[in-house]
Amino acid sequence: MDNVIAVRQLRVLSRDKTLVGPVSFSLERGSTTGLCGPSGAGKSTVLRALVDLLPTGLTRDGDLQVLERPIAPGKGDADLRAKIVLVPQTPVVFGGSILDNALFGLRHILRAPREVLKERAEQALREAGLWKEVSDRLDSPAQNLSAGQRQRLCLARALALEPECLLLDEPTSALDEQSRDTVEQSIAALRGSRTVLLVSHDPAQVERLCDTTVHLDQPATVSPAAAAVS
Ligand SMILES: Nc1ncnc2c1ncn2[C@@H]1O[C@H](COP(=O)(O)OP(=O)(O)OP(=O)(O)O)[C@@H](O)[C@H]1O
Repeated sequence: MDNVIAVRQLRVLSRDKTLVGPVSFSLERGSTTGLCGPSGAGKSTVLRALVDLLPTGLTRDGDLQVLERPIAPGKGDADLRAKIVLVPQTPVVFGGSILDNALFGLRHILRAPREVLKERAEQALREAGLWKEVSDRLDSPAQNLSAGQRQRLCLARALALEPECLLLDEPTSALDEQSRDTVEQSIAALRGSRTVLLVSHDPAQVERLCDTTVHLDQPATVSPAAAAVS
């Protein structure tokens, strides 16, 4: 089985108190997995634990393997940050142009050579379904984009890193139906080429986009479909 991420008995703790988990699941390469559960179950916290970006005061235990490499808590490096990329629920758009935003990770995390930047940005903006809308105004301020366009710009910024895995935290929760459909089309197009873990409160969306589902509640459990890929 070709797993990009494998998690065993992952828990997130605040001092000695278990806040989230334990949860176990695997993400098969190219699959889209839904991460579901009630508000407060710990979906966002699990995503943050996977990229070693827990808030101060929280720690994790259990096993995390990325591409069959064990990652100890606090040992995530730049390499890991480029392989597993978290796109937060609220799109963070930096000051500067659309192109600057699309290139941010390439410049500051991967330190990619200048000659490849434009090409990688275009490819990522196409993959995120935004290219047609912005190709004639790449130098315009990104702050002027609509909410749906911002969401796709953040997706493009993540995709520009050519990550193994994308962690998407409720990517359509703040969008109208039309923007939601556009973002969903972009996510659907990733199936097979990217591994995606998608937090969603919308069962219909999970049904539309996901191959399998991980359920988080108290205590965390995994659906039979998700267990099948573990
Ligand atoms: N920095 C923190 N310190 C202490 N507890 C925290 C911290 N961050 C989150 N929590 C707690 O961890 C639990 C999980 O929160 P989290 O935001 O991951 O849930 P969620 O499933 O994503 O919720 P929602 O669906 O509402 O976004 C909650 O009980 C929350 O209060």
